[in-house]
Amino acid sequence: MSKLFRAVIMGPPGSGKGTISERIAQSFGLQHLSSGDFLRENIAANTEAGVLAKTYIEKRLLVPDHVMTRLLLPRLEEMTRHSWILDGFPRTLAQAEALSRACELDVVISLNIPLETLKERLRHRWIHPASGRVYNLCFNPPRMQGVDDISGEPLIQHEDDRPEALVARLRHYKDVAKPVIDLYKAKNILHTFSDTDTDRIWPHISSLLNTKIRTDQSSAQRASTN
Ligand SMILES: Nc1nc2c(ncn2[C@@H]2O[C@H](COP(=O)(O)OP(=O)(O)O)[C@@H](O)[C@H]2O)c(=O)[nH]1
Ligand SMILES: Nc1ncnc2c1ncn2[C@@H]1O[C@H](COP(=O)(O)OP(=O)(O)O)[C@@H](O)[C@H]1O
Repeated sequence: MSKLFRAVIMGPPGSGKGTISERIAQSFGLQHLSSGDFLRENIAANTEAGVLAKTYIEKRLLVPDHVMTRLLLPRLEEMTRHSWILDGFPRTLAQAEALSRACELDVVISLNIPLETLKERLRHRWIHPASGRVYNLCFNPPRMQGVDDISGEPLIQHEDDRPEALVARLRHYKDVAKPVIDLYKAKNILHTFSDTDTDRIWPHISSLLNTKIRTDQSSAQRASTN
């Protein structure tokens, strides 16, 4: 049996975590787990944690660590037979430490995108709030302007995707993410990618994963034949 592969993708809002995770899921067969999507599912299903999380998300605050770990870790435990890429978790050092106790990561991808690029992308980001589907008027526009492709419902823009709010959000992201990045750097599993375009970053991520996943699988095979 091939070895399971565990990856995390980190980066500020608008850095392309969702977009790149989807490509990884399609190209490498990893399950894409997004903390934001998972929270939205819990909110829609009115679970206890969902109701609690909603109060924070509405105020544009991070959901407390104990709520996040109580939600996410059991979900990961259900995935013991799958390879996955985790997007949006961990966001804080406490979450990263809880994740380390639950499983061993193979790779952490960190996206380092210039501020001006993030501002520009988020200015053009439109979302379908019920599903979390994300569009960009330049990069992946909806088929009909202002309307979700699947449901036909209207798209909205987040107040905090406005350039003025973004600078504060990014500063907050950096403060909270720094110790997490340092932790993964110290573990030697951090890979940082810097560019303005997802399409230019993608070939590097793809070749990294090709190397890691192939190497791991062939050493697992060697171990099983010895
Ligand atoms: N113009 C442009 N937009 C991009 C690129 N990559 C992603 N996007 C868009 O930028 C926005 C943020 O990307 P997303 O994957 O949601 O980022 P996340 O917040 O890190 O998950 C979305 O509207 C994407 O469609 C890119 O290379 N160029
Ligand atoms: N790991 C996490 N820790 C705390 N809060 C989280 C986490 N992941 C998601 N959230 C909450 O859910 C919201 C939506 O998450 P997400 O879809 O990743 O959007 P964004 O990248 O724009 O913050 C966040 O703004 C935050 O309130």
